[in-house]
Amino acid sequence: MAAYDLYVVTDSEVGLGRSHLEQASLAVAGGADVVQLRDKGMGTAALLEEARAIRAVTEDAGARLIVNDRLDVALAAGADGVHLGQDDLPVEEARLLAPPGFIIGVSVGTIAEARAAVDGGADYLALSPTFSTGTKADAGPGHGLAALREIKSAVAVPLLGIGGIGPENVAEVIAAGADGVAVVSAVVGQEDAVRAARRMKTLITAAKADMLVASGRLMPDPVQP
Ligand SMILES: Cc1ncc(COP(=O)(O)OP(=O)(O)O)c(N)n1
Ligand SMILES: Cc1nc(C(=O)O)sc1CCOP(=O)(O)O
Ligand SMILES: [Mg+2]
Repeated sequence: MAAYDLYVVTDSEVGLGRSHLEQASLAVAGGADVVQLRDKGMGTAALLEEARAIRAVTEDAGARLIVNDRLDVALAAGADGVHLGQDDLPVEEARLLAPPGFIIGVSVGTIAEARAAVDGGADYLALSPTFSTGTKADAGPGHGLAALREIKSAVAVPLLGIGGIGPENVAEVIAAGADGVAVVSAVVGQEDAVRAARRMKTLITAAKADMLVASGRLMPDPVQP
């Protein structure tokens, strides 16, 4: 199954003046598994050009590229997938247009939305938002970790947390059952975005190892004498 551990979303406002391509390059240098190109204001031709440039960078790094909202741009750029919200192109329609293996992610806030998205062909879900965030003005209040646990137990596809997640709370999001976290400010909003991504990745890996130990599927490291 594809790794979604650290999923970095680019943002022209939060990204400290860096282009989407620069943000993507820093994110993968820090170990991001997935980069999402997200821009609400760019024209289609410019977005496609940016997506193609990022495609080269993610491919070199062995990371995946997801384009937000725009299935057409994702397909034209040779991206790995598209991310769709509840008001975007319905996942069933996208699935009909997408080639085999193309990744479709869907934002959900309830178990009903999660089940509908999976039935429609979603490859992964994001609990949107997990905590409140200042990065997306219309995100609304956070659904919290109880909702994350409930949705995780109701579906069989990877579930990500998004919204208000950073080094201070990523471990609890993973411990609640998230397969990964999608972040903006915790990586692209940081002066040293490579270091920030590395730190997030280390925390995610450690939280997943803790869960395996707790479940008895991994032996803890021996204590050194
Ligand atoms: C990984 C991920 N999760 C959620 C979203 C939000 O999607 P949406 O609700 O369609 O809102 P916009 O991002 O389009 O404003 C996302 N982009 N990525
Ligand atoms: C792009 C996006 N979508 C969200 C959703 O809830 O659907 S929250 C969000 C931005 C998340 O930014 P930060 O990591 O800085 O909180
Ligand atoms: Mg959208």
